[in-house]
Formats: sequence, C-alpha cells, structure tokens
Amino acid sequence: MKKTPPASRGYSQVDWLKNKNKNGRKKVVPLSMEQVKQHNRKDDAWLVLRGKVYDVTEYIPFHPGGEAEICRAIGKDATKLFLAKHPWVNAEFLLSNCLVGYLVEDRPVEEKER
Ligand code: HEM
Repeated sequence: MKKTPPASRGYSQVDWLKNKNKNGRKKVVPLSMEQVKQHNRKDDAWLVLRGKVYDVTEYIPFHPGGEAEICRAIGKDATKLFLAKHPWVNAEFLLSNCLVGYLVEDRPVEEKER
C-alpha cells in the first residue's frame, strides 16, 4: 500500500484544516446512489459516509492513509471501510466543507411522503 509520506510538506491534517474553509459549498441537496456512482474518479471523487455525500476530490492528497486507500471507496458508500479502518476519525468535522448532500433511496417518492 502506497502511503502519503509524512514528509510531504503541506499535506498534513493541519494544512488541510487551514485550507478547507476557503471553498465551502452553501447548498446541500438530496442525492441518489446512482448520482454518487458517477463521481468515481480521482479528479471527481464523491463518497458516502453515514448517509452524507462528500466530494473528497480536494481531500485525497491529504488523506493520511494514502491516496490509494481512500480511492477504494470513491463513487461508493464508504461507511463500512471507514469504520473498519478508523472509527475514531471525526470525518464530519474534517470534511464539513466537502459536504454536497445527503443520500436518499433510489426510488420515486411516494405520494403520501410528499
Ligand atoms: C471518507 C473519508 C476519510 C477520511 C476523512 C479519512 C481520514 C483519515 C485520517 C484522519 C487518518 C489518520 C488516522 C490516525 O492517524 O489515527 C487516516 C488513516 C488511514 N485511513 Fe482514512 N479516511 C477516510 C477514508 C478512508 C477509507 C475509505 C479507507 C480505506 C479504504 C481509509 C484507510 C485508511 C488507512 C489504511 C489509514 C492509515 C492507518 C494507519 O496509519 O495505520 N480511509 N484516514
């Protein structure tokens, strides 16, 4: 497994946090798994974590476990892998500016639910 070396200057979690407030999104929208699946490339990378959809494209080079590891989960629901590797990581905080929406089921909304 290729890890981002700790020596790569400018890519620590602190560097990430310093930067992340610069590009927050304002509007959060409901999204289906079908939509998440379209963003499965390193340069256009979404994933789901505990029902929330994040665009992690900018975060990938900052991932302390390396790019390859986090890329295993892009375009997918990353919750199980994430919890298996590091349940203690506060992703909600780290990725708060990467939030694009929340996952909804891939089915039409029933009349009574509208
Ligand atoms: C979804 C967003 C993710 C975030 C915000 C995130 C964040 C982090 C952080 C902060 C660390 C350092 C943890 C520590 O030192 O205690 C880490 C390490 C790591 N992450 Fe992630 N991660 C994410 C997704 C993933 C996924 C999907 C995988 C696996 C497929 C993964 C695999 C790893 C591995 C293997 C390490 C290294 C653990 C070690 O040093 O032994 N991460 N990640």
